[in-house]
Amino acid sequence: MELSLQKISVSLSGKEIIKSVSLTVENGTFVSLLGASGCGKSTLLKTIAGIIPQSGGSIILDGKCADKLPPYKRGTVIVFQDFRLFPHLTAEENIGFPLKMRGASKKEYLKTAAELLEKVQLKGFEKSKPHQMSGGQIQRVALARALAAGPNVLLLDEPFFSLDENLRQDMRHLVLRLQREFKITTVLVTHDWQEALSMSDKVALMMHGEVVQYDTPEIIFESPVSREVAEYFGDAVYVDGSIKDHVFTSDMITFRVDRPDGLYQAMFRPSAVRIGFTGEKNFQICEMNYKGENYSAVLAHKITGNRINANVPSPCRLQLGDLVSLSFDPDRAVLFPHP
Ligand SMILES: Nc1ncnc2c1ncn2[C@@H]1O[C@H](COP(=O)(O)OP(=O)(O)OP(=O)(O)O)[C@@H](O)[C@H]1O
Repeated sequence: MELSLQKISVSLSGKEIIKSVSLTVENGTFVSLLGASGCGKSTLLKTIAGIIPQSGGSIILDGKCADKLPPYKRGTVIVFQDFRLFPHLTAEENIGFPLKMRGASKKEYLKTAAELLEKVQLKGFEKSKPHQMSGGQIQRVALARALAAGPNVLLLDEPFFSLDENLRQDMRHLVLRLQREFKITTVLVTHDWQEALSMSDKVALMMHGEVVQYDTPEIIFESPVSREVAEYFGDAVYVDGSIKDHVFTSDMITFRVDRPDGLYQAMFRPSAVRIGFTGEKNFQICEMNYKGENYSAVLAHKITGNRINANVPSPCRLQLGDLVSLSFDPDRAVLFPHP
């Protein structure tokens, strides 16, 4: 089902928390609402579900206005960070609960619960109660219960937050596999940009209650609309310069570019910065942090002290204090007008 938000605003306790957010989640796609703590992600998710009323704008589900529909009539299901299973019910009873509420017989809902338990790799846990299961298993039951409800739109509120990294990775794979199998329109709230990039068809980056960019993972990472957006997606190096007659010139790099004349900053990701051993060795290695596949290095300019991050493939023969030259991949430059 397609979900469309049209100029949604939300005020809580007299304060505007969501400011005229518009975005469309196409049928069967996976979209992340990404942003720092307090930017309004959960509020927007709860507004889509109908738990929090909007103060302006419209929510359109499958082409029809859903503004007046109560939560249970929207076909949306929300999975919360704390999962909210019924503690006195077994896994199969928890999963079957939404079907029982709709009048399914015990035989019917237990059959569906058994099928879903298998899908979330929990066969054999039918009779377990939440206190007898691990955090990861509880999360799988919560996901199965959400799927049992047959949602048109699945809303996930930081569901991986409390898990350790390995489990988190397993759950991401499982959620994506099921989302694709059931072709459910899904909205994930997360503050983890790598999670958002790796899981989503599109990412909506939120800041201060607004969506500042809504694009595919590749575009939002490679072509951020502002420095603010770029900074959300990890380390970057900024080189001040100017463009004249289609040439960007700075004290570190010169390249041709199709932009109007003016003062600019060229942004490079650490992977676009190359360390060399020939030419002018103007940079000194002052930090090397081992990351497995590579080292994350910090280099300081000999004279200005300006610091630059770069990735160095592992294994490497560089040591702290070594002097090196730097070059930048001009094809990976992102230009922002100088602030
Ligand atoms: N009931 C409420 N009354 C007043 N302000 C609220 C209420 N609920 C949330 N807020 C405020 O709205 C803002 C957005 O909160 P929200 O929970 O949507 O943020 P978030 O981006 O999901 O953050 P987090 O990642 O920490 O969960 C915060 O500043 C919060 O303090």
